[in-house]
Amino acid sequence: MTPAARYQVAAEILDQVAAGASAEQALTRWARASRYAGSKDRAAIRDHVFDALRMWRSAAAAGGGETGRARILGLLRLQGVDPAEVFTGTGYAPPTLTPEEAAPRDVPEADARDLPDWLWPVFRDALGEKAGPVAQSLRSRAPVSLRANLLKTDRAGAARALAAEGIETRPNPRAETALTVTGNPRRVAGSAAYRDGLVELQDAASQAAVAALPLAPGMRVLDYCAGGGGKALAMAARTGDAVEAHDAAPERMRDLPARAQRAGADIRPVTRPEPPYDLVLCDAPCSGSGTWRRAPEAKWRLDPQRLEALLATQGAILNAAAALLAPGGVLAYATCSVLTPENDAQIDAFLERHPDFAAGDKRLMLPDDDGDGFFHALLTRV
Ligand SMILES: C[S@@+](CC[C@H](N)C(=O)[O-])C[C@H]1O[C@@H](n2cnc3c(N)ncnc32)[C@H](O)[C@@H]1O
Repeated sequence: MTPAARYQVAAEILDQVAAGASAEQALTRWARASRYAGSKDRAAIRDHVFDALRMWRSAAAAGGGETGRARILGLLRLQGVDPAEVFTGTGYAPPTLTPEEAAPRDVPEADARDLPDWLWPVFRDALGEKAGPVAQSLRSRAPVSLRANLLKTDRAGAARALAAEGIETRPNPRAETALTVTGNPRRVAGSAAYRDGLVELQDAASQAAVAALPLAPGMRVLDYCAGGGGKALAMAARTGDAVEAHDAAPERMRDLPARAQRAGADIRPVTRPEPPYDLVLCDAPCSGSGTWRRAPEAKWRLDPQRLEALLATQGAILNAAAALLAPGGVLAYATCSVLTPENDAQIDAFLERHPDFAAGDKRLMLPDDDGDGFFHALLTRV
């Protein structure tokens, strides 16, 4: 496929997304029906689609319309690419621009933030003068981060193994286990280093949150919202001990046994946690606002009602987890959100409801070149 033809396909997929399809589903459907497309074509189209999803509003404003075609036009303008190089009308490229389309457009400030209008005040309340820069950072691609699995190697060993397979990395300052992939990120999933459990794909912010947990050998540890098990595996790698894994939707843990085996970690799925635990991690369901570079559709799908429902779930999870702790035990709360109602306000409300808990360290990380936005806080049962 020519580069221009890839943009044409991306425009068609964006139309499907605007009509309600998920981007992943639309991309998969297209790939299945288009056997002529190679892996580089698929990767480039995916990149165009996700770039446009991150800049959904500003791309529409810069392109003068809500269609996939207009958004691709706007995206090219925002990226400083001459649209005439893509809208050539030859072969499978997009048809040439009409005079109206060819006229440049201003992008109003509200569109340039690429946030839903209702969310901007929530962002400003949470982040103050950093709200604008954080909104801007969510418009670009996220770094690819890996965790060196301490059960099998260390960061330098993992970097060497990856380099031998042509995957370049740099140490990531957010955590001692973290590497940022700087060359050939698409090779990671097929690499021997990944297959042999030397590295896991995990954002550096999540690694930093696990590094901050007061884990010690012999503790009974529960990952209460384990999902795919990223944090459970990271906790097990820190101590070498067993970690129990629970999730309200146990099917979300289905890949965990295979991941644990690859990592050499002792993860024990539980349907009903048996207290008392020394540490319970609640990596709660959240808006995901710190990770919208990776999952940009979530940014546009979130609405006030959905945020309210998430806040209620987070409070209920904290209450349930509190009852599982031994005296002196630590409740660790984490979200991949940068919004105050999901973070500090949730902790304050919990402490009011539970005077038998004391506040410990907490930290808000913002999305940047090293990792996602992430919040974590420690609460000790006194
Ligand atoms: C942010 S994800 C967890 C990600 C996971 N810890 C990781 O590192 O890969 C949140 C998880 O909480 C689970 N969950 C939602 N409501 C829950 C509840 N009431 N109790 C326990 N888990 C819940 C969801 O099914 C989801 O898997």
